[in-house]
Formats: sequence, structure tokens, C-alpha cells
Amino acid sequence: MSINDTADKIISMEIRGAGKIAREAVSALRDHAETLPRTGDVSIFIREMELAADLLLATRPTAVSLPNAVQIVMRDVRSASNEEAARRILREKANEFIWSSRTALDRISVMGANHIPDGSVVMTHCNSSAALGSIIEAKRQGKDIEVYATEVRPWNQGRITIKTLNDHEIPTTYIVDSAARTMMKEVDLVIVGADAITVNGAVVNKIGTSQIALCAHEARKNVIVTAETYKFAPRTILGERIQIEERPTNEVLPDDIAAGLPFVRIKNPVFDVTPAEYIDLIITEAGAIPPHLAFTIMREYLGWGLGELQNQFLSLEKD
Ligand SMILES: O=C(COP(=O)(O)O)[C@H](O)[C@H](O)COP(=O)(O)O
Repeated sequence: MSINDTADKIISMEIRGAGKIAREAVSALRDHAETLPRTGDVSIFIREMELAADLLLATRPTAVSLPNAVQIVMRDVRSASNEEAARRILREKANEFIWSSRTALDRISVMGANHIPDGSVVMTHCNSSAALGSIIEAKRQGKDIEVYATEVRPWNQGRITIKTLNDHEIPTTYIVDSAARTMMKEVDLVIVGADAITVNGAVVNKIGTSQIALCAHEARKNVIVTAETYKFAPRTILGERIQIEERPTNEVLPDDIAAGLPFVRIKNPVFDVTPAEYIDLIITEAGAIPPHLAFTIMREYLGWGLGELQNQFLSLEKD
């Protein structure tokens, strides 16, 4: 798929979910490199690849998996000594990222399943491959489990979730988002995915996640977040905030109805922030951690992010 097609599909949400966005972006970068004519000038190749990367980065602002994946693939390309080396590094890094991202999902699924006791009822929100992977793995291990899945207005990602759960013959109850608190008494634990995790262990995920986590906290039910290490955002160490995407208001209310309500304002933020105190565990491919250890993951697994931050500080000091 071309860079433009991939970017369009991410914007239109045909490609969605933080992990998938990252993998598809990386595979589009790899394919794009193959379409560029060989010039023998490494700087031309790098410039073309940066333009392609910028196009992808401008698609959706919240899932940090996208800039992290682009950085993982592009970082060593930028210092390549010649065009052939740059092409080889890009290909290798892209393939490595896609492979390790899938492996991470498998590992998270097994660890996540270990945290789902036999006979438990799990609530999930939105459509997360990491969260669903854990539920499906628990079922594969022979555990008798049930799921409550929310609708996820306005895009109804819950329908994709219930289709997958149904395909795996997992008994599922489908509820509207506002039924989460009422239904929490039937539930033993909540499992969701993440679009970004900040240095203080807060989790950015689909709008509504924080309400569900709050209800779970009130009802003394565990909240488990499943997230690959590339969902952690090292730049939050510097105080950079995760941008919450606002999508068109007509996803919430059709324009013709809105036009008749001149005093009504519509807002459509599509992600929210769940503070660390409402999260019991974050399961990554590197192990399950309490949210306050987010910094450790950033240091150990996204070390480049910290190196870059250090360079920024050094240049600030020089200025
Ligand atoms: O919030 C969403 C998707 O939002 P959208 O539908 O707006 O992209 C998912 O919970 C996370 O991206 C994690 O998904 P995964 O575990 O698959 O990476």
C-alpha cells in the first residue's frame, strides 16, 4: 500500500488501534522506500523518507505507538553512510519492528491470560488487540470466562470486539457505554488497551476508559492495562502532554440536526486519561508492572527517547 493510501486509511480509521496503526505505518515506510529511485545520494533518500514519515505522523495525534514506531525505524537510517546502507537499515528495522510487535502481542496475551482467573467475568472497552488477545488466550487455556463489552460511541468499535469474541465462542454481554457502572457489580476485572502511557503511569485510551476505571475502583475491581512497550511516551518526561484527538462533531450528531440547534455545542474528544491510581497493573511484553514503574519501561525499552531528551537539554544549556 502506498504512503498516501496508508495515511488516508489511518485518518478515516479503516486502519485503527494503536498497535495496528504502528505496524501498518512501518510497513508503508518500508514499501515506500522500494518505490524511490536510486540516486546514489543518501541525503535525497533520507529527505524523501522523512517526508513520508511526516505524512504518517500527521494522521492521528494521540497513539504514541505511531511516532515511536517511526522513530525506531528511522533513527539509524538518518546516520547511514550511504544510500544502500540506509535502504538496508530501513528494511531491517521495519521487519524487526513488525515481528517484535507481533511477538509482544503474543507475550502480553499469555501474561494477560495468567491474570484472568478461571470462572471470571471481564469487562473490556473499545477494540484492543492486546486486551482481546489476553481474553482469547484465557479461553484457549480452557478457562471458563465471560465478557462484558461496551458499545464505544460514536464509532462502535465494540461491534468489532463482540464479533471477535463471538468467533471464539466466548459468552459475551454487549452493553451501552453508560451501563458500565450498573454492570460493574457483575464483573471481576477490567482489561483494556492503551494508546499512550505517560511517565506518571497515566493511561490514555479510548474515551470512556477513565469512567470505567473509576467505576471499577469504586467497586474494588482490578483494572488491567495491556500495552506493548512502544505505547509508552518518553517525551512526557519533559512535560510534553499527550494530545487528545478531537474528531468531527458530525460523528456525534448529524450536521442537519446540529444546524437546527444553534445554542448547542458538540464536542468529540476520542481518548481520555485514566490516572495511575485507578490502574492496578500494566502488562507489557517485558513483564507486568505497577503504573508507577512507567519510567523504568521508558528507560529500558525506549532508551533512545531518553538519549534524545538529554541532547535537547544539552542544547538548551548551550543556548
Ligand atoms: O483506543 C483504542 C483504539 O482507538 P481507535 O479505534 O480510535 O483507534 C484501543 O484501545 C487502543 O488503540 C489499543 O489498541 P491495540 O491494543 O489494538 O493497540
